[in-house]
Amino acid sequence: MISARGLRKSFGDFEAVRGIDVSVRPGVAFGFLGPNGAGKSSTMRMICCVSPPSGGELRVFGMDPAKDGPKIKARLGVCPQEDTLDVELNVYDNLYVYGRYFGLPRAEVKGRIDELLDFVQLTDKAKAKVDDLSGGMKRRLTIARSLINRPEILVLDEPTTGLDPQARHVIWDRLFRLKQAGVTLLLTTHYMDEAEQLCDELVVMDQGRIVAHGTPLGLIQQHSTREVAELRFGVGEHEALAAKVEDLAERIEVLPDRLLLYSDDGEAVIDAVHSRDLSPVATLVRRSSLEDVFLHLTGRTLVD
Ligand SMILES: Nc1ncnc2c1ncn2[C@@H]1O[C@H](COP(=O)(O)OP(=O)(O)OP(=O)(O)O)[C@@H](O)[C@H]1O
Repeated sequence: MISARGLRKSFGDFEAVRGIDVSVRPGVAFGFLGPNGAGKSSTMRMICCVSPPSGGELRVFGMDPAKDGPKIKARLGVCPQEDTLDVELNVYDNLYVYGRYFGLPRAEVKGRIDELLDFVQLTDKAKAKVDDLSGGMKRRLTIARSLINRPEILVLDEPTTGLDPQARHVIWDRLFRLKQAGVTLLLTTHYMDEAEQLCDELVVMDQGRIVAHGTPLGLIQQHSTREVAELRFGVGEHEALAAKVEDLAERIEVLPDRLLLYSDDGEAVIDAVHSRDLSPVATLVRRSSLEDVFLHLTGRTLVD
């Protein structure tokens, strides 16, 4: 569906995307995970034919965005990061205008809108003003709008940023259904739980480069241990205490507010810490996550 080789994007002297290779197969949910400024949106904008590449090769549906932008766009759905709904129009009319813009006949667009409102659970809000919708409803309406032309690929830039946990789960559920219906999903996120929940395959991006590629579980297995023991000591003590516990784990990360000790048996690590008469303020054992993968690969956390 999408293939990029050595894809680059520069803004003046600044290289936002520094030669990435990506290949997206039909029907997968493919994620770009990375912190703000990693180059995810710049990559999406090239794929969506709104920003020309500065170098490398890009094909979408086998076509070149520089030559066949309109043909590609007709088969894509785009759900941008920023809210671009028309606040002058109600929910129904936002979809109607978009459907007509895509050239759908009047009779067809009405049926399609009913279908989409039902899909995003906004049928009872059809006449509501956009301003009266919650953040989650607005995002669902944007997703409905992006589906009006029955796209083969749906591109979602940070689909749940700024939403509360319940609203995020509703969106994940809808996206999961789209995936089941065979739509290829391409999404950017800086939420590791979102990447773990939704993506079959993902690339981890940092500073314009791809630093890892695989399935969520595969990346965790490859780049982390099974468990992580988190230790919190007093403010400012972590650096000094790291030297006293680092031999207890396969790997250690020192964060300003905690130590992360990587091993396959977190409880055993905590027991060993206590047996050394060190008294953490709090301890926690958890499974390794994509956040740990990112920290291992870049030395930084995904949190803004
Ligand atoms: N039009 C532009 N002009 C100059 N610099 C830009 C432009 N667009 C993006 N950048 C820069 O390119 C880098 C990558 O930005 P991009 O938006 O692609 O990152 P991102 O991973 O999507 O992050 P975010 O989640 O914040 O959107 C950033 O440093 C950004 O400031």
